[in-house]
Amino acid sequence: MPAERTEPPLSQQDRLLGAERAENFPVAMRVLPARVRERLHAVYAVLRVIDDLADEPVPVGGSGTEPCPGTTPAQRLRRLEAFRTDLDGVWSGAPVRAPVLAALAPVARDTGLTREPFDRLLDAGVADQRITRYRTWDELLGYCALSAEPVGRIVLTLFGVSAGPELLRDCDAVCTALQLLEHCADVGEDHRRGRTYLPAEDLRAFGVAEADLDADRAGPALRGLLRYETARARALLDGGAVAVAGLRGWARVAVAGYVAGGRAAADALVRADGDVLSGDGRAVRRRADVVRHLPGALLAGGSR
Ligand SMILES: CC(C)=CCC/C(C)=C/CC/C(C)=C/COP(=O)(O)OP(=O)(O)O
Repeated sequence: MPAERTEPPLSQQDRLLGAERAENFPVAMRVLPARVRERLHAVYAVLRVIDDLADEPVPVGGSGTEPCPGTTPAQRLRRLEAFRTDLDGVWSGAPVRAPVLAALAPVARDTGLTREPFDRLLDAGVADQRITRYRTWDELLGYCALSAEPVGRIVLTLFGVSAGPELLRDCDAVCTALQLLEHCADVGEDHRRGRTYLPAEDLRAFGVAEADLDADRAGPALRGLLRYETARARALLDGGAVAVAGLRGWARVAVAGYVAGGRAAADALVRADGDVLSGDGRAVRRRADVVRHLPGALLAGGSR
């Protein structure tokens, strides 16, 4: 019998390199002052660990839960809860196991970050083990309140912004839109992990069967659905983009960067005409599009 192959743990470096290319959070990093960037990096490393604890079958480096694999939902739940317990130390001063939490502690102390948004992100990871389908758009928005909105709250705190209800609402809309656009781009990958975030009511309305998500190319029904979901997420993003007007200084630059990144992600989906399954890179956000959208996002009005 061949020896069982063990996957190497996912290192923090692997994750940061992979994610810098593809994902939302690092979009605005480059231009920010070093101190702000360091804080964002510390938080981002924790967010990536939480994502990976919920998703990855292999042990997650930097999480303090190694060598625990995440092959089954029960294992992933255990390591999410172990990480939640470890999180206590960031605020109590007790020693933490996870290097990413050791790095978070001084940032939390200096900026006044609370643990509440991190708990919500862990709750999203827990939901991912228990809920693999969403019936309606409203149910999906409930998931985004756990998985996306807390990221915005953390970012605002890092920049020292004390936001009123309107700004919070607009930032929540931006974060939710970014998450929904990510769901559109990742339909195939999520399906391979056993999850479908596109609401079942929409799959039905567009005549998309679950099996269509396994195909090598998106068929006409799935393309139609993705055009619809992209437009809906984009409208939410455009509505929330007014948040930029309520911000000053580097916070304004960063959030404009996230908005521009979201618009570029929507462009990529439109360019691919909803064919997110073929893997030929057409649905990947282009840096040139992010740059093109930045001035409009900074002025908090322009959407193109
Ligand atoms: C103040 C303000 C509006 C800040 C914006 C903060 C921000 C970048 C929110 C993104 C929300 C989110 C979890 C998106 C998924 O992206 P992902 O790339 O992590 O995707 P994944 O979960 O599929 O890996």
